[in-house]
Amino acid sequence: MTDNVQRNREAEVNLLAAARDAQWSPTTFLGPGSLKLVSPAKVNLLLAIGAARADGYHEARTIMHALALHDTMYVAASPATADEIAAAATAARPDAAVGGPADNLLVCIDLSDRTGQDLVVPAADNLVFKAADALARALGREEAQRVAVRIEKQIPAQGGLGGGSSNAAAMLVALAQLWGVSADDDRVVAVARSLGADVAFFLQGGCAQLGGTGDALERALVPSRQAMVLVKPAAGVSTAEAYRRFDEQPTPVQPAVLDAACAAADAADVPLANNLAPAAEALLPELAQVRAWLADQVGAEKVLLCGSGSATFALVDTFEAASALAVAASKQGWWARPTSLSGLRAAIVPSRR
Ligand SMILES: C[C@@](CO)(OP(=O)(O)O)[C@H](O)COP(=O)(O)OP(=O)(O)OC[C@H]1O[C@@H](n2ccc(N)nc2=O)[C@H](O)[C@@H]1O
Ligand SMILES: Nc1ncnc2c1ncn2[C@@H]1O[C@H](COP(=O)(O)OP(=O)(O)O)[C@@H](O)[C@H]1O
Repeated sequence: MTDNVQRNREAEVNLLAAARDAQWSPTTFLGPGSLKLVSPAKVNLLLAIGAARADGYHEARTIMHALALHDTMYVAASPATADEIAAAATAARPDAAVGGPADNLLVCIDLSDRTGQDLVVPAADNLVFKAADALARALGREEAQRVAVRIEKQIPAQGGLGGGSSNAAAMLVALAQLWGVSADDDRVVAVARSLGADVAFFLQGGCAQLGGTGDALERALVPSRQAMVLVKPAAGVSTAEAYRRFDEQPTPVQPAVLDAACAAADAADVPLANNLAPAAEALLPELAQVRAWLADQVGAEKVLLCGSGSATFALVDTFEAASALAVAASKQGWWARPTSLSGLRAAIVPSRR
């Protein structure tokens, strides 16, 4: 095949994908009765990493706050045959993975990235699949089923915004509903905690303080609605690498700041701090540039790295001010979005029918 023919074939495929994406609707592609879910991003108003434990994880005290920025997900379940599941397993499709206690669960994932990153995650690596597999095992569900999932991403990956963890929590909420268990069921919460430190937070949402490794809910705070701008350079930061770098020079959050944060009843009273930020800046020096640029902007005094990065947020007075800053940050070549703190959690959007 000549290069031109190859290029034309790829363009055809891309055009088909683009046309499909533009025309996508839950009823046409998933059938009637699919669940629609909101899957919000988070920021850490406080991130106080402590010592590394024997299992490699670190003690972490954190105050997380949900954002209005969110991914949208659709989930539908239907009966499957053992043959259909076995055929999907042997075909090794990148958009499908088989799990469950008796290899009985076929999960098909359609990921549409609207952040400009063109994120590609093989279904077997997607946290949404891992959530379905782990919950089916925890509940001992051996029924042959096909679960189709559509993820429309507005939250950039590797931003420290918890997008993957939030998607996993939304999947748990959807499956809890479809499989007839409460989303508060201890088994659902245990699965959430086993999937990643941030996942349990998204079941609760709003603003919450967490301890342990950052996975154990300690208390809820009154959420805020304050506007903010998010700014992220193209490169991401690996969470595991940021923790490794932190260990080279672990510096605790000042005790007075930690005490004030732990005493705050309202999100608005939490002093901002993140002792993982120096490690992330060492891994990606552009983060220091983003921080300095934001701190220089009028009205953006409170600036902090989101978790392990690579997004940074600045609190501002109004959504209009956040929008203006997002436009200015985009001109620097960075991804930027105006948004606000919110009381959202991973949840089913009630249907209007
Ligand atoms: C830093 C934080 C702040 O909220 O999140 P992000 O900024 O990545 O979203 C969290 O601590 C991340 O939580 P999460 O993203 O769920 O991390 P996990 O998947 O559980 O862990 C990824 C890797 O980070 C390291 N890790 C994570 C949490 C922790 N308390 N100690 C660690 O050492 C481990 O090396 C682990 O293998
Ligand atoms: N549903 C998902 N959405 C985004 N990323 C996912 C998902 N499932 C697995 N991942 C993987 O997790 C990585 C980190 O994603 P994300 O949770 O967005 O970042 P962060 O830990 O910085 O908050 C991605 O680069 C991707 O490889």
